[in-house]
Amino acid sequence: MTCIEANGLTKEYGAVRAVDRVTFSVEPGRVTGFLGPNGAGKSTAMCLVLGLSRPTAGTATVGGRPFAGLGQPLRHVGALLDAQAAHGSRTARDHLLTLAAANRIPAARAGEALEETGLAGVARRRVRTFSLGMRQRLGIAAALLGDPGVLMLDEPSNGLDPEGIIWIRELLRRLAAEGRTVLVSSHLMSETASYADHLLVLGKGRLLADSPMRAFIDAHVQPRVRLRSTEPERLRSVLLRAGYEPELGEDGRMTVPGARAARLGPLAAEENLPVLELANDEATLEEAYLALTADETQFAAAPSVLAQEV
Ligand SMILES: Nc1ncnc2c1ncn2[C@@H]1O[C@H](COP(=O)(O)OP(=O)(O)OP(=O)(O)O)[C@@H](O)[C@H]1O
Repeated sequence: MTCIEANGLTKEYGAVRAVDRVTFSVEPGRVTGFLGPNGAGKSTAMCLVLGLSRPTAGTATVGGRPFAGLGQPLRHVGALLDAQAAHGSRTARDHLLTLAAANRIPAARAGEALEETGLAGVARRRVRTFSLGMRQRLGIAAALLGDPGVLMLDEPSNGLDPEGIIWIRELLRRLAAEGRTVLVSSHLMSETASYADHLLVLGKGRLLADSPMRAFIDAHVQPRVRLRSTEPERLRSVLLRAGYEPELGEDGRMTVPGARAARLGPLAAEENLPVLELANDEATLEEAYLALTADETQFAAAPSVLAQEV
């Protein structure tokens, strides 16, 4: 079992504490989404795990050892940090062959990684001619090259077309199902919701959440029910009497915070109230994330002058 572990991990850049006493464990067999506003410290934390910068305090380990202590690190940890990292004058194939040679990875893996990332057809093209999405795929190919047990990917969907986004989602799920440890940072909430089982959320360098995805959503957004009746006023009084605070909309529609459909259906039936629509309104990861990070966003836009005047 190869875990990524951070213990009291801290990184200061002058007066800025980019990562602030963070402790977590990223477990194998699941995809862990790494979330946080711009400047929250996600990339810095990943760089610390990869030994690319030295912590001010605390430790980061992979499989119980610091990254620098892993022989042939690409065989243990595959990382995508900066899709522009490949040398522009090399072909995609040569880029991977060079990495393979440096890490004692069989050369045949280069072809396999190109196949796996959909780049086999452009393997002999120079990287400088690649689009952002193609570079991103090449960065993922480099991460997969050593068949590592641990993958750390910073914004892997960046620049990918819709088909590429579906591909990365399936790839991440498969890598986790194979028992690998997969940590993926993203700003795309619906994307993260589609592949992550677990979440780590950073805000201003601190760990704000370390939780299974469903529990995270449930902890931050109240459940609610959407319903519609031909007699909204009567239904409203019934719900008020039952202790709910329904919010009336148009056409007899209403939203009931803190309710579940399984409870409201029988309540309406007892009163012989005709119900045209009744559904649990499932909270999204985006809502939960925004509720949690509202105070942690360093670069929130100032309210517009117009908004202040209204
Ligand atoms: N090399 C550096 N020198 C000085 N400050 C840095 C350096 N690298 C990062 N920082 C600062 O550390 C903080 C965390 O930055 P980091 O890039 O880790 O955030 P992030 O969560 O990855 O953000 P984003 O989502 O925008 O990529 C920021 O305030 C940033 O300005």
